[in-house]
Amino acid sequence: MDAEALTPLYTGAEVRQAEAPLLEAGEGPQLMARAAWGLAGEVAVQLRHRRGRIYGTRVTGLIGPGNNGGDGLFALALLRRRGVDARAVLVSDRAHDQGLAAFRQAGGRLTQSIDADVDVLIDAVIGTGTSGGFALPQVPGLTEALARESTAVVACDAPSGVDPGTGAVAQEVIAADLTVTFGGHKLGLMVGAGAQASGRVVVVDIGMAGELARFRAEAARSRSVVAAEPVTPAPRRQDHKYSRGVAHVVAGSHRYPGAAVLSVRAAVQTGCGMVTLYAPGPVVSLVTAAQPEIVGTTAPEIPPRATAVAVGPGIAEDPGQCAALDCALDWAQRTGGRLVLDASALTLLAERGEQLTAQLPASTVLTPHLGELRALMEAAGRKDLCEELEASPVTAVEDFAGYLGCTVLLKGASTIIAEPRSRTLVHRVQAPGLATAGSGDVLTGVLVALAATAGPKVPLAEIAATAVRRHGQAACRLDPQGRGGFGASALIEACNGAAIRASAGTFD
Ligand SMILES: NC(=O)C1=CN([C@@H]2O[C@H](COP(=O)(O)OP(=O)(O)OC[C@H]3O[C@@H](n4cnc5c(N)ncnc54)[C@H](OP(=O)(O)O)[C@@H]3O)[C@@H](O)[C@H]2O)[C@@H](O)CC1
Ligand SMILES: Nc1ncnc2c1ncn2[C@@H]1O[C@H](COP(=O)(O)OP(=O)(O)O)[C@@H](O)[C@H]1O
Repeated sequence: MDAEALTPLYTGAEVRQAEAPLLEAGEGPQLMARAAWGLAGEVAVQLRHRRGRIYGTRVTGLIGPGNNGGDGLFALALLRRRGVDARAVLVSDRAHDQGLAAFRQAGGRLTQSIDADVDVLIDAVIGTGTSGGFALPQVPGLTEALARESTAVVACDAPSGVDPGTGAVAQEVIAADLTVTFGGHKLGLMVGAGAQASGRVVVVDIGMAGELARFRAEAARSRSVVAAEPVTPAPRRQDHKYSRGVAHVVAGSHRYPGAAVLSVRAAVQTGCGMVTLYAPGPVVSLVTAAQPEIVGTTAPEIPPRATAVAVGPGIAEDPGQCAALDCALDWAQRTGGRLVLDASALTLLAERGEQLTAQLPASTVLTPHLGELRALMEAAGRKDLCEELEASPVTAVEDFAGYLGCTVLLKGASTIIAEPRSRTLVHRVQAPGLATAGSGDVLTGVLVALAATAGPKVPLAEIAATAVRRHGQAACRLDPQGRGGFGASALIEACNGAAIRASAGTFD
């Protein structure tokens, strides 16, 4: 596996714990200096991008009482030394002493309000020291600045109002265009409402990688951000079609024939030894016309050579397809083969109520969107987790995966993939055009092809993460401006050989 493929993910509390020994050793000022340097550098990039220069631009910082405010003040001092008109609004009656002294010494000005011509607003009110709940400080011009296109909002470490440990947001939040975060990726900036409020996220190394690595080695569960393609199963020289992997798809019905076309075509384009399809006769004919290399079957039993099976896209209430779900569950139970359950298969599972937990083999991955996940949690008798989904989406998905004993992949702008009791992977993408009918069917097709071809030792969560990343990258390639001008069919072509952009540390 590529060493950079999965980047560790921490809660704010974990970063604070990792920091503690460095602070005890008296290294706090150096850590803060590096944080401020990183923040000032990213603000300078914004200024150059927006104004074409740094000298003579205007940056105002909202400064809180703690070390987060200290980072902001030192960053403003650095910017002032580069000719920026740097101002600070102290939102509390306390401020970081040394930071304030450095800011003053550099020629920075304290102010009570935010002017209309400010180029960048730095939010350094609260970072990892948040104690929950947040109300916008009463600063004249703040609401206007937050709404103005010409003012970039840059959060220092975490947007104020976001819980860096969970992704939950307070009633009010300072939504950022860019968050410059220190030490490592923080979970709360990657998922849920916290991800929406964080904008693009850049991680600045402040010299605590060793402490974080030690901390991670001791953690019971590994949590990572998917930064690059985790697994790329490629055909070997000696492969033949059956050794390479056979993906079997159960999809499509009289009502939703297109779902079968999308998932099967995506599987074929992703690449595997063979794709087989179980569907009603007319659906098989339709799919064969679109993709002649597939092998159709009208018997619900899983073909003996299948190495991975996907059930669900568009199967609706078709009785044959429902029977195929049982065949697939039985097959995965007997063989340990990888099984992807999506869309209508999840609805059928939810109809089984609390029984559903007894029927899921460990080699299964469920791929619900938020609505489907809620329905599954309720059906399984875990309404408590529905409530947790908002407050702490990652732990809710992890707990549910542990409860079911199989992998759960929650789809959305941030995708959370949790394996029972071992690892969690998070993928965050700026591709709102993916919110289009059928794009989930495409994901299922990509995933089942990768599951069919990946070696037996590759964890299912990593295969799923690869599929999610390809899907997201395909959308970004098709639609770099995020205008949403594409449909799910176009996504299939773009998934094929999607360029893998190494983006360690940044999320557009
Ligand atoms: N440790 C280090 O050396 C390094 C730390 N670093 C930086 O420090 C940050 C952590 O600093 P921190 O621990 O001082 O906490 P911080 O985020 O500034 O906030 C605490 C203050 O905010 C307030 N407050 C809290 N909740 C609130 C709420 N809901 N609504 C309103 N106010 C609220 C609370 O004030 P109080 O209510 O007590 O008056 C408290 O005093 C971290 O994110 C990173 O940026 C880096 O420089 C690297 C080195
Ligand atoms: N706003 C968004 N930003 C990024 N990705 C999204 C967004 N909304 C949906 N997606 C992705 O698009 C896909 C939609 O899947 P799904 O809801 O099952 O659609 P369908 O059932 O129509 O195929 C998922 O992969 C999901 O992660």
